[in-house]
Amino acid sequence: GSVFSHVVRAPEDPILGVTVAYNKDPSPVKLNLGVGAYRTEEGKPLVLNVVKKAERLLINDSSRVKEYLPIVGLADFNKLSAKLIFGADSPAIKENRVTTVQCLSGSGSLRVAGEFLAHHYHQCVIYIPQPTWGNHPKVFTLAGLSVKTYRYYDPTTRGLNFQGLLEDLGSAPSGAIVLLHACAHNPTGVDPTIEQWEHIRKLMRSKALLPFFDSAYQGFASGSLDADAQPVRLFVADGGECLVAQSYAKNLGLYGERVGALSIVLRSADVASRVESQLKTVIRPMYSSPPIHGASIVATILKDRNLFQEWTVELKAMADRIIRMRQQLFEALRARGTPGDWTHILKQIGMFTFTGLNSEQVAFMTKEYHVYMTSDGRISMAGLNTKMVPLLADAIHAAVM
Ligand SMILES: Cc1ncc(COP(=O)(O)O)c(CN[C@](O)(C(=O)O)[C@@H](O)C(=O)O)c1O
Repeated sequence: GSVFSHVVRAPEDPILGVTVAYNKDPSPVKLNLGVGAYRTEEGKPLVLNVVKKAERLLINDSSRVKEYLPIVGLADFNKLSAKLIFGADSPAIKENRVTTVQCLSGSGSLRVAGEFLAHHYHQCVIYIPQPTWGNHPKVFTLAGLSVKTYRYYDPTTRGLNFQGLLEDLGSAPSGAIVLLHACAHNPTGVDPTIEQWEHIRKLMRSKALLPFFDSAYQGFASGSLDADAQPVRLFVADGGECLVAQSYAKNLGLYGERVGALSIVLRSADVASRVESQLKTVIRPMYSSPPIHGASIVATILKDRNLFQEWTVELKAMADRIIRMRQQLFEALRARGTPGDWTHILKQIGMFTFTGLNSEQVAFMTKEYHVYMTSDGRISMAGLNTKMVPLLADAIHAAVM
């Protein structure tokens, strides 16, 4: 028999497994609100026009080759990614205090950072929000960090548990790493206000807590790339150090191209260059060097003023469609007289609504209405469209009655 006959079947991923179940459902009417992937009003995936234009430019560039990228990735892409999140006029960039390495989308950036921190940082404990993206604890545990949580969401107000957050960060050991969602918190859709961010920044700097931003939705929270980068820029402006993981999966629709970047802001150019050399020793034995195509698309768009401008218009259109879905769902529930206060659907931002539905209600909605969503009650508003709003509203109404 096989030497692997002892291998047991692993459970499906709580988020990606929803799509597996959805695909298996033979029902002619079904709705996938699981994975955070944008769908159009027709319920179809979207390849941005600006991405198609960039790919045409690349295809027609006869000088293009398929050589290995350096371990740190495409240099243009790295520089442009840093400017996108820190701002074109960032002093940290001007002073060469930022090191950026291209990684395999957001997940890869988080993992490379975790491995680097486990080997080179003195306080190997990372505080992640409660709740957070389901993959966070797994990525950091496997990287060798010990994972703790800080209070973030208040189920009674369906808003931020700001006092709990301050207490938990206030009692964290000095120097601990703190994971922060840069904008559009997943799964709650609840973000601190900029004033609350300033309060968090002061507290963290007073305890030398190391900020580690996860930026997977820049531009999706407000529709503005710059507005959504403000929390990150607030921390960088004080001259302190931080890490930022960037993903282009959502805001450029490059999901399957696996395009992302890890930036670390240091106090000096000398340290930044030594940190980069150690990031290379993490990456080389992990996947050696990153894929060229997606990063070339991003670099082509970010370096061209017209393509960049066109991207901001398409990005705003995606963000606006999601906001319209929030309004339509809220109206549909109100029209049905569905019990409960559903204003959080309007207040939460980014791709997701944290409905407050429990796992039994979710299971009921899937079984009776073929509505697919994660068992924590999160729905991806990006997966909804006008035609399907009544089905979802009927399902929620029946689930709470
Ligand atoms: C906060 C956060 N950070 C990082 C990532 C990684 O994204 P990528 O590696 O593709 O750049 C996601 C994606 N999370 C999902 O949108 C989601 O929560 O549905 C989905 O893509 C996923 O993989 O789960 C995320 O929500």
